[in-house]
Amino acid sequence: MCTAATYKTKDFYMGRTLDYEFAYGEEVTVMPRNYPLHFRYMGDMSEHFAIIGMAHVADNYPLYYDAVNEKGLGMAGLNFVGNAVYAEPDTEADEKENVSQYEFIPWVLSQCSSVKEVRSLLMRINLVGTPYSEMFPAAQLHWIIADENEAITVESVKEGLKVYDNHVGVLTNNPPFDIQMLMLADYAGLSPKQPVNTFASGVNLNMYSRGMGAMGLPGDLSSRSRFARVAYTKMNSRSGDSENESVSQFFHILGSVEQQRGCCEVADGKYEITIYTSCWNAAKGIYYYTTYENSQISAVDMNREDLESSGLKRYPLVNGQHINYQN
Ligand SMILES: C[C@H](CCC(=O)NCCS(=O)(=O)O)[C@H]1CC[C@H]2[C@@H]3CC[C@@H]4C[C@H](O)CC[C@]4(C)[C@H]3C[C@H](O)[C@]12C
Repeated sequence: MCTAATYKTKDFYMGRTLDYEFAYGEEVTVMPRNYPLHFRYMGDMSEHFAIIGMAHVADNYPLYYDAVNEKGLGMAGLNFVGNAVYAEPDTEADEKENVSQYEFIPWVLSQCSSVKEVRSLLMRINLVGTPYSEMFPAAQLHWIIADENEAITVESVKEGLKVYDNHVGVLTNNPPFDIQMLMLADYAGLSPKQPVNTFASGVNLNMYSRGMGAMGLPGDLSSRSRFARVAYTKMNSRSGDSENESVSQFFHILGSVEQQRGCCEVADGKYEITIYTSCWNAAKGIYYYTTYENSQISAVDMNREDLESSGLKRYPLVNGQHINYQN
């Protein structure tokens, strides 16, 4: 399972956890402005916005899981298995832009500078299920797309393409986003404040611990529970607005839904874990991440690259714990 979130302090931050039982071999990948982007149905784009994100690079093509562009627009793809239904390519109608699911992130981030622009791009899109290759069958995903002003969720389902305003700025997996938002009402009574006794008059309740205001917030790893937990954590989050304070707080927000090996068995002896957690500063183009085996935050700053060049710049993930011995 995966969880994505946005967070605003002085700057705008966004990121995700990638939870799975194996890694595809992903790298922080910078796509400079002149990298020749080839689209399956939409031809070539020789110039576009620069992008940084996490990708599996296949034949020099970046299959992005999550990314942000130089305009501060970011997006992340999360599993939506059983509900994602893509369209068939429609090559008759000129007004429709056929874009395959694996091209959705580069298609959007190469040309849009805001969610507002994405909304109008989405009016013309025909999101199709064409796989990248035989080795990479179409991933069943849904997406969160956000800039500093707003966030949306995009779901391609059997009724067609749905675009939801995402007022909490979070996304997990199933069920569909509108149901997740509906179920959030189950937790309307929760609060970071110590509860006042409204249980019944005449019952004297002793508030025996701190932190009882969120009693009832689900602690399990199901997608609906992670949705409620991360939404609660993010919406109540307070931090200083310096870069370090914001980034630290962001990792704590996603830390509320991290998956420890052993707690979510997906097949005999196979466990889903938080393979990596990412956080980007959308304004500065800095991509921070931690991995399951490396709690130290690593970062790649896209503005330290030559963004006018044409080749991908790839940074393999730094793995392995770096323990700071003090004696
Ligand atoms: C497995 C991940 C989702 C993890 C998740 O959400 N786990 C919840 C499990 S669950 O909710 O319980 O089911 C997803 C998220 C992004 C995906 C890549 C997107 C680019 C590319 C698209 C191509 O078409 C296929 C290959 C490709 C590399 C994709 C592989 C894989 O699919 C990735 C990594």
